[in-house]
Amino acid sequence: MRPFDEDALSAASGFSLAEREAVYHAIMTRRDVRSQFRPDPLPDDVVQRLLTAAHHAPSVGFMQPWNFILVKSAAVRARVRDAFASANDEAALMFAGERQQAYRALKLEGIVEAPLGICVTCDPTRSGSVVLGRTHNAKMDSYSTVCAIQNLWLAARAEGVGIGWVSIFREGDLKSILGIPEHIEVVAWLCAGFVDRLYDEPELSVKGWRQRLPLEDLVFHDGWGLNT
Ligand SMILES: Cc1cc2c(cc1C)N(C[C@H](O)[C@H](O)[C@H](O)COP(=O)(O)O)c1[nH]c(=O)[nH]c(=O)c1N2
Repeated sequence: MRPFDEDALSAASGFSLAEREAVYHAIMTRRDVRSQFRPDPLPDDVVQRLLTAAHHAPSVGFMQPWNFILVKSAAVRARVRDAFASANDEAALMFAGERQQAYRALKLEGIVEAPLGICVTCDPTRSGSVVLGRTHNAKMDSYSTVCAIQNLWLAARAEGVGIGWVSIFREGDLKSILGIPEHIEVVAWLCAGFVDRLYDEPELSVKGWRQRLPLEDLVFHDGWGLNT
């Protein structure tokens, strides 16, 4: 088998060239969405497909530690937006001078504008206290939940649904608004709604906050710092 033979590659992967390109297209054009949400509600079948994609993520010891709290209520989303605003005031103060001005000019959430909020949580007790693969690193259940979020985010891209991850909260505020038990970890608040267009590049990059790093600076060979 020649290494880049198209037919052999398709046969080996089970993906046609068009299907392979579609995977990369979703990855490269996925964006974090803050302000371009359309107000029309997401159909239940679309939401179900996104959640099914999330639920097929890898998880440590096949723990599946996630839950998804679907928040359509405008009143609840308004309370969540207020919790964001309070935390965001604190966050802004942590940047100095012009950087603080620039921070305050960024729109960092679409909690009220997006018709659906999805709070994604992680239950560290989901499969008992000793978990295959988590014995030496307790964070593995959170990492698994993040894999579910990324699956959802990519599926959403293909469905024309924008997702915005908002993390500027005191966790206790979200827990109290949503009645989340103490032992459950809040991993993400996702704003979800249809979008007509997306930025070609990360919005933070377009707005001059921070640029994508060169990949070659981040790849080492056979040891830390060895990149030649
Ligand atoms: C864990 C985590 C947490 C957050 C984010 C992402 C992730 C992975 N991002 C989105 C983030 O800014 C964005 O992904 C990067 O700027 C890259 O842009 P694209 O996602 O490629 O559009 C994000 N964005 C935002 O406006 N408010 C936020 O609170 C957060 N929080």
